[in-house]
Amino acid sequence: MTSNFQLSRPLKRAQHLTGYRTLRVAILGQGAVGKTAITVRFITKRFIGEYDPTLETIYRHVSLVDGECVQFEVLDTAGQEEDAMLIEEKIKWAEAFIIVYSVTDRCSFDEVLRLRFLINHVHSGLKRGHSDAPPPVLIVANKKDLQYDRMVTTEEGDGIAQALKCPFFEISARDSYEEAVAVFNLLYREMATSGALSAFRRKVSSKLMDKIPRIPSTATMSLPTRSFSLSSVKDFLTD
Ligand SMILES: Nc1nc2c(ncn2[C@@H]2O[C@H](COP(=O)(O)OP(=O)(O)OP(=O)(O)O)[C@@H](O)[C@H]2O)c(=O)[nH]1
Repeated sequence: MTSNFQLSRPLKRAQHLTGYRTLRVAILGQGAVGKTAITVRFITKRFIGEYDPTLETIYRHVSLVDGECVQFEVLDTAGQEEDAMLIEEKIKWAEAFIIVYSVTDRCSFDEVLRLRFLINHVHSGLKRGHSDAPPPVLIVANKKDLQYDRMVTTEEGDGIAQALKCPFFEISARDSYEEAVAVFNLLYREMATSGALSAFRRKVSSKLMDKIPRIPSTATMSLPTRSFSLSSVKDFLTD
């Protein structure tokens, strides 16, 4: 944050009244469906056009949702997850989930069901304090801009989401920043309305999770093929 940078009134008030709530989100799905693109779109407003298989990262990003300052910790998982134990540990760490598939890739759509059941299975075994509210799970169909390559219809996506009782979004990380924001905002609202916000503040100590690099929201990040600046609060205020 620069020194001449003024906080807007609503943001000041929200910080004063509530401080930051932190929400740990895991974004899951097969390789190349757009998990990193959606996460980076949400945090920086920019779209990453090139593909570079993800090395897992936890992004921290502060955003204003319904007048409340929320710090999202977003675990961008690697699509080519090798080890079932590793994925389970990541699922234990998270309090809320986004399962992404690409409308151009039917295999990634078929994977949604497996991931949804895995989340259920792992979280049903966790102690969650005084509420048994299950963790919110959103299903996101990405790449809707690629109409000519489409293999999964909107109705199919909607159908599986209804069957699994999950909110559903069809988006294009390429075309829309607002759609990426809407996904994260709804996740937070689902968490708040389910009563899971207070119940879920489990402490997670895990050697595996400690090893995953964390990117603070105001850091400037430069990866071998991707380079972008993370300055989320400033981004929010310049809207
Ligand atoms: N046309 C289009 N391309 C997209 C969209 N979202 C992502 N992509 C592209 O799809 C490719 C894969 O995107 P990533 O965000 O790296 O996918 P990922 O799911 O993180 O992949 P892994 O790291 O392997 O798990 C990249 O070339 C992106 O530019 C979209 O909405 N539309």
